[in-house]
Amino acid sequence: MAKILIIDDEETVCDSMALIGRRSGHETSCARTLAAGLELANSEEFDLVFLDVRMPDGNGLELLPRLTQAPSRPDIIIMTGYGDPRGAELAINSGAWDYIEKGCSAKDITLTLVRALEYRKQKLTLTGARGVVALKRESIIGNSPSLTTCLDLVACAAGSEAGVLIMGETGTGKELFARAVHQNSKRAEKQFVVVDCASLPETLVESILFGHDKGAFTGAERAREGLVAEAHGGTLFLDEVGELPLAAQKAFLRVLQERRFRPVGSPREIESDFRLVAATNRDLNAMAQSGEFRSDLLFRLSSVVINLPPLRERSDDIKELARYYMDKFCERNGLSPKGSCPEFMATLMAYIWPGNIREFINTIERTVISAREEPVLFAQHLPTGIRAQVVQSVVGHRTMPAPEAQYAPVGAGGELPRLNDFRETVYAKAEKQYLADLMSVSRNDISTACRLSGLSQSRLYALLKTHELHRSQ
Ligand SMILES: Nc1ncnc2c1ncn2[C@@H]1O[C@H](COP(=O)(O)OP(=O)(O)OP(=O)(O)O)[C@@H](O)[C@H]1O
Repeated sequence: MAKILIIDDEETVCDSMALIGRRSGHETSCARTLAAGLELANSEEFDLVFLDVRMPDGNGLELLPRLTQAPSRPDIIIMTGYGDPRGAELAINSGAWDYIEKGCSAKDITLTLVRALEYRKQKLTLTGARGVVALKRESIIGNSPSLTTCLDLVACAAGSEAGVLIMGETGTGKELFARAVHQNSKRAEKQFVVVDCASLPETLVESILFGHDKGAFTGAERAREGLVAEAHGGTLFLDEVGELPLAAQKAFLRVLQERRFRPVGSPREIESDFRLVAATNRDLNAMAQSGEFRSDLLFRLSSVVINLPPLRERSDDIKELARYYMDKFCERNGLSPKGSCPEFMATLMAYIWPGNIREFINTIERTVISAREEPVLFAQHLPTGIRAQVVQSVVGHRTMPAPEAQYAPVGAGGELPRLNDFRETVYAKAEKQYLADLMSVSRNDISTACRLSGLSQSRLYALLKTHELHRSQ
């Protein structure tokens, strides 16, 4: 008997779904709001959750990542509005197991329920326990719901031989996750071989991947084993797989199907038993549609797909990441461990991190080194570019008049002011705006404002007075 939770604000839906669940021999509970649903999911061990999208206290899809992280890691079936293909697509992309349309027949609901429970049984048998197997995380830091969902997929993928495709922006940890799949698999004792598809010279792709015999081409003075053979028994990681030339894609597809290949210039075929993990920051589906990537290869690569979130979407992890890397770089540079002030963390959390964790790590390293023996890191220790962007984004969120309207040089009567007068007015307005924003960002705290702006206290007070700004403005 499974335990099923139904989250829907309509009493009739709850009752009929509960009836279907009970008729199939399961125990059911209902919650009429998202908050109540989450509370129940966190206090009891549910196997399956039927979740309505439109709820009085929010959108069900937004709750989905937190629900999947409830102690029993339930599988979720979304209930979408009738004939809403967009809702169905969103549901699946958000990590739901399946979706049903509201108002579909009891038979269809029962079928979805049976399939979901069968899948769950299989998953739990594979992992050997309720929820995730103890995962060797390597040095993967963070516990945000979106990162934990990715770790769950690593655990599932590691227990199978399926091809894994890891997608994500640059610096999100694709290689780190690929290594985690390998380290947690039964191939962990063997090689993890990295192929950087972006740097393969087109003329040498085949020989680098499949090796070559002595004399196979000019310059091939001795036979060389290719990367595919090197990965025998282990894992082959195709990094930046979207850059693999079409000819190499074709050759690779054959290797994947037959697990055999012929080194360049060799009469013999070689066998290699490897597990494939690939990564990309490109949209392979779009590339397959435009003919730039083979769809049959894409199909083989993507039995399990892990979508790594960009750092800006999991700012919950920033404190832990900062702590980890601050300690690491202090130790590496022979410095005592450092503390940090709240504005330091607030600035790290407000920045958008276009280079993701790689940029984050470099920033922490630079900051730790530049602070030398200072025991506490302040926002001012961070690179100016980062602080400026954070201040700008706060300012950008306000509704400001367009600059030309604000500083129009032509007066109402059509006359132009003298350039120096105009410049002074614009300068004074800009300075006043900056100071107002500075005080807002630093929450009227003078020492924070001084650190952010680089102004001395006396200069800041003088400027605030000149512009008749008070600390509360
Ligand atoms: N969750 C994480 N916790 C700690 N460190 C991480 C995490 N994710 C990534 N890193 C670190 O960030 C750096 C970049 O990670 P990685 O090289 O795996 O990213 P990538 O997505 O493969 O980048 P690219 O697309 O540029 O190849 C590495 O030093 C890695 O150890």
